Amino acid sequence: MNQPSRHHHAHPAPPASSPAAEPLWIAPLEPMLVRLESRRSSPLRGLVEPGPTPAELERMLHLAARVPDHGRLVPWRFIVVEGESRRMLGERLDALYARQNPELPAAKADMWTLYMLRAPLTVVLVSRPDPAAKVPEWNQVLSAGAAGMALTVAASAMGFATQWLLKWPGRDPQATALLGVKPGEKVAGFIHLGRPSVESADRARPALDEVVSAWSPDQPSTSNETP
Ligand SMILES: Cc1cc2nc3c(=O)[nH]c(=O)nc-3n(C[C@H](O)[C@H](O)[C@H](O)COP(=O)(O)O)c2cc1C
Repeated sequence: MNQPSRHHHAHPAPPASSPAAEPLWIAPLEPMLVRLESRRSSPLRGLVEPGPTPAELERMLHLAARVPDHGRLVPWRFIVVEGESRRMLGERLDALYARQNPELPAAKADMWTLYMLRAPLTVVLVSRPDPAAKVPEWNQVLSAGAAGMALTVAASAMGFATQWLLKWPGRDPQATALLGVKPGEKVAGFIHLGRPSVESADRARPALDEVVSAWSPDQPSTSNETP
């Protein structure tokens, strides 16, 4: 073997004599692609029972936890709200909301309880970047977003639908404290989960020519700085 020098930090070029590596054959999974092509959110009011069994939920959360994570910091966590906990959390949120909004009309007095009771189960996705880590905080926040998407995709693969929302209970510091969210943590979303009861219309998806470009060496730099 041609050992790279101990002091050489750049990737060494492969020895000229080494043959090109053969690709590992990974079979394409057409049903998975078809499911991904039709995946979309279901409106919260259309999410119904039955929610996931404990075994299904555990499998889903395992899949959600399989995301890129720079530095293996695990900069996210999940809070599951299901069953009677939905009502108990909703009532605490309503009480807080009433204190914050003394003029709240009576018709809205139980709005957060109704909100929490809509879906059979809600996963609160919490971003918890470590500001002292060498890994940039941005990378850590993106990993939390990836965990939310992985959960959404896992739910879809298992026949559930989700809707990812981030309303007052996930934004207000006093409300997130009721959830058990600690200082330095931030709610990335309430991922509401259940069976879809209606075939919801898909929304328009971005045309690829609006979001994809090929980098070329001729393109002008967008930087104002002169090198
Ligand atoms: C972080 C985050 C927060 C969101 N919060 C809201 C929200 O509060 N209200 C809302 O109507 N949609 C919200 N959305 C959008 C919904 O999830 C929407 O249903 C979704 O964009 C539909 O896309 P899909 O069909 O590809 O899943 C949010 C999306 C994300 C990623």
